Order: sequence, then C-alpha cells, then structure tokens
Amino acid sequence: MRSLLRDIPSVGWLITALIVVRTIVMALVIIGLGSLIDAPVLSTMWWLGAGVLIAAALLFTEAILPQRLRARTEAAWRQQLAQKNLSLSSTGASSRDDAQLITLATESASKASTYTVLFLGPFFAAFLAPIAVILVIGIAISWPVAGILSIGLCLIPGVLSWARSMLKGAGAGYGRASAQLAGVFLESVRTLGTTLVLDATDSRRQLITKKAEQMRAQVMSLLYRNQLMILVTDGTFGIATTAVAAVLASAGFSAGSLTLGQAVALMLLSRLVIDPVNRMGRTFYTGMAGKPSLLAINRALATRPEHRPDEDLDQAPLQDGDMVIKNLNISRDETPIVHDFSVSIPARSHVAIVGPSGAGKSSLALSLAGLLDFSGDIFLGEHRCSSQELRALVSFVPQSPTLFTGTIANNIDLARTGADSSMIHAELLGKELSADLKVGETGTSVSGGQAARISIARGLLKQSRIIVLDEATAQLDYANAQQVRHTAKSLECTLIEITHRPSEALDADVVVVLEDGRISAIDTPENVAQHNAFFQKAVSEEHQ
Ligand SMILES: Nc1ncnc2c1ncn2[C@@H]1O[C@H](COP(=O)(O)OP(=O)(O)OP(=O)(O)O)[C@@H](O)[C@H]1O
Repeated sequence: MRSLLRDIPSVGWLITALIVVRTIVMALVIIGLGSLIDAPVLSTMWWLGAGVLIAAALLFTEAILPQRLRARTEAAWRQQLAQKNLSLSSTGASSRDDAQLITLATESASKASTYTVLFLGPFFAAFLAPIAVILVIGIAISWPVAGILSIGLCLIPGVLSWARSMLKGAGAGYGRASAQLAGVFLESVRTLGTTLVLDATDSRRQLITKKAEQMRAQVMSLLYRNQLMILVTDGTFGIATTAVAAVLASAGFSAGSLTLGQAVALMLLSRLVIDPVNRMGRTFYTGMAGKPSLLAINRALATRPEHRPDEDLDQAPLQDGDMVIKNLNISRDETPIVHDFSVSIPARSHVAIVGPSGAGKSSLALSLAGLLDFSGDIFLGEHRCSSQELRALVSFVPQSPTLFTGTIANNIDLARTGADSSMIHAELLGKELSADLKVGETGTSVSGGQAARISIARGLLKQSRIIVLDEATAQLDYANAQQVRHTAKSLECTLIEITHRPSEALDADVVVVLEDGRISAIDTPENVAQHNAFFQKAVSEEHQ
C-alpha cells in the first residue's frame, strides 16, 4: 500500500476526490428520494433536482477529465524520456537498448499513466467512497445498520492486497515478454538487408513468432487472473453486501425501526457502497499492468547520463606534450588482449599502428581515447590521464561512420561548438558535400567514403591535441586518405592511426607493429619494412 501511495500523482488524488464527492452527492440524492417516498415535500423535490444535476455534472467530469489527465501525464513522461535519451550517448547502444527506450516512451508511458492516473485514483476512491456512504447511512438512516455494513468494508484491504499480489508476477512477465518482442522486432528491421542476403528470413520469422507467442501467453495469464478478480470483487462485495442490505432493510421495515423510504434508500445505497470496488475490480488488470512500466520509467529517468566528453573539455586542463604510455594492459570479457604496451609518442608526430587481424589494435585505440578500461599509465606531458580526461582530450574516429539526420554542418559540429569548420570542410569535403546538404535517414544518401570523410571532419573539428583514427580512412582512396593525414597534421596535433594498408603507414614518423597484443616492432617505416616479417608481407601483398 505504501508503494501505491508513493506512485499516485496529485492528479490521481484529484480523481479520487471527484469520485468520493460524486458518491456523496449520489448518496444524498438517494436519501432525498427515500424521504420523498415517505413524505412528498416540494422543497425536498427542489433539493433532489439540484442534487441530480450536480451528480450528473460530476459524472460527466469523471468521464472526461481522467483521460485528459492521463494523456498529459503520458506526454510529460515522453518528453522527459526523450530529453534523457538526448543526454545519453547514442554511440554503441545496442538494439536491445534502443528497443527498451522505444518501449518505454510508447507502451510503458501509456501503461504507467493508465496505472497512476486512471487506476490509482479510483483505487483509493474504492476505500474512501464506501466509508463516506456508510457515514451517510449512519447519519440519515441508522448507525447499527451502518455498523453491520461496515464489517464488509473491513474485507476490502485484504481482498485488494490479495489481488495485487496475484497480478504482480503476471504484470512483470508481460512487461518482459513485450520488451523482448520489441527488441527482436527492431533488430530484425535493422538487419533486414543482411537477413535477406543470408537467406535467413525463415529463422528470423520463427524467432519473432516464438516471442509473439510468449507475449500472447502472458496476456492470457493476465486476463485469466483479472477475470478471477472480477468474480471475487463482484461476489464478495456485490452479492454479499446487497444481500445483507436487503435483509437489514426488510427486517428494519417489518420491525418498524425503518420507514419504507429508508428501507428503499438502504437498498440503493448498498449498491453505491460496492460500486467503486466493482469498477476498480474491472480495471485491475489494465491498471496493475502499468506498475512494472512505472518502475522501468523511473529507473530510466534516474539513470545518470553517460559521460559527455565535451562537458569536460572546459574543466580538464588542456594537456600538451608527448604521450607516454607505460605498461598498458587491456582485457575484454576477462580475456587479456594487449600486454605491457609501452611507447612514447612525441607531440605532433604521426604514429601508425599495424598488425594482423585480432592483434588488439582497435582495443588499443579505444583505450587511448578513454573509451575502454585499461591498467597501466598514459601520460600527456607530465600529467597522468584518467579515462575521463582522455575522453575529453583525445578525438576518436571509428571505422564505421555514423551520420545523424540533419545538414552536413550539423553532423560535423554535433556538439554545436560553433568552431570555424571552413578549412576542414574545404579540404575534406569540398564542394560536392556542401555544409547545408541534408544527410541521414531523411536526407541525401552519401557513399561510404563520403560518410567516412564527414565522420573524420567531425573528429578533426573537435580540435584535440591527439587524434586517433581507427581505420577511419579504410574506405577512402589513396588521394583522399592522404588528404586526411595532411589536414590532420596541419592542425598540429598528434596523429595515431590504425591501418591495414602499409602504404599509409609509410607516411608515418613511427610504425608500431602489434602482434598477439604485444609490440613486435617499433621504428621508422623504412626500418620496420626491412626487419619485420609481418610488415614485409603486408607491403608485398599490397603491391600485388
Ligand atoms: N566488444 C568486444 N568484446 C569482447 N571481445 C572483443 C570485443 N571486440 C573485440 N574483442 C576481442 O578482442 C580481440 C582484439 O580485437 P581488436 O578488434 O582489438 O583487434 P584488431 O587488431 O583491431 O582486429 P581487426 O584488425 O580485425 O579490426 C579479438 O580477439 C576480439 O575477439
């Protein structure tokens, strides 16, 4: 019960108050009706007419207002979730994360608003409105009768908490099944091209069917439990309360302790006592299904935003000087990948890191950019950098470019720093990719190489002292790749380049060969080409 009190928003209490007031007005109308049966007085008729009008107006408000309040609450959550999503880095988010977010902003927001506004408001009214009616019965008819009827009321909390515990697991199970289905569906849409090429549509279809079936089973389980709930609430409160009231009314009328009007009023009021409980019982399934959704939304909104490098740029001291890496060790999934990597990279030099596939080059690049945990030390000048500082100080350009919907200018200056991008734009993108050209999902399609150049331009515009290109030029021809290096060097930064093409490494000041996570050679390109077997083989393969 305490958690429900925490969940209900102020608009939920408004609905509770509306139902309680409307129930009291209807109870007074019924009492008036009873006194008219006993003695038809004109003034009572006027009061009765006014009461009916007020009750009708309250019923009308009750039919319209909750849906509007629910829609407003849902929209507010959507907005908060959207803002939260914008503050979280989207890079590296898995399809599962995306699906979760979509489920949260759509289905969960809708269910949670139904739960907090449409369900919790009437839920608390189901306790308070019957108490109000019993009080009206006590004041206007008889306190002993009110006392007997109130015994049934004491059962309400027990029945409701039983119903809650019964639906709790089912609601969470449904939420899980629904999120899994959304995840698989989204992943299938994203990978449609690959799925078609691999002729794997049947297995994807089977997977979606399986997940949809699991969700259907969860829905059926919820419906079954809800029907049981309706049976219990209608049975316990409906039939029992009406029967007790009928016995009390006829016994009281026969004994002369109740007038005919009071006996009729008592019968009608017994319906009013059970009405909120019955109505709540019928919406229990939809209502409680929103509780896990609310928890998920609260969890998502409480998630701390991922670290944003640009926020630190102002705080981190702008480090310059050589990059000295000492005893760097990197593990992935508890498997050691890079071992005791130590190297000193002079400021404004160009270092190429080459090596066979799986040697650990990308892992190393990610760690140097502060994007992957490592042990060991990375110094910039005299300063030993944390991962957080590296993220702020190093610009990392991945192999797969990501384009966002918007103009090329927006894409290059994603953080809206307002930095002058004209030189970078002219050198890397030229006239073919003008600043105001729209790209991304709703814009012009660009080639892989053009997307790579946009991504590199974005990395260079960050104006970091160190730029790490992780095979970022792999999709470019030699001339364009050369231009990238030329532009990067003109920015007077240290350039660390992971590459598979020895011809690109030949431009570097120093070549580091990484094999099995260890340095097997480190020297000028000419010397490495003379002495390192891997590099020699790569050069000859490239020339073939
Ligand atoms: N996300 C990951 N989680 C766990 N292990 C990973 C992950 N990415 C890569 N690895 C493992 O780390 C090892 C090194 O991979 P890495 O991508 O760093 O090598 P690489 O030299 O860049 O290879 P390539 O040239 O093929 O890109 C591999 O054994 C790989 O299986």
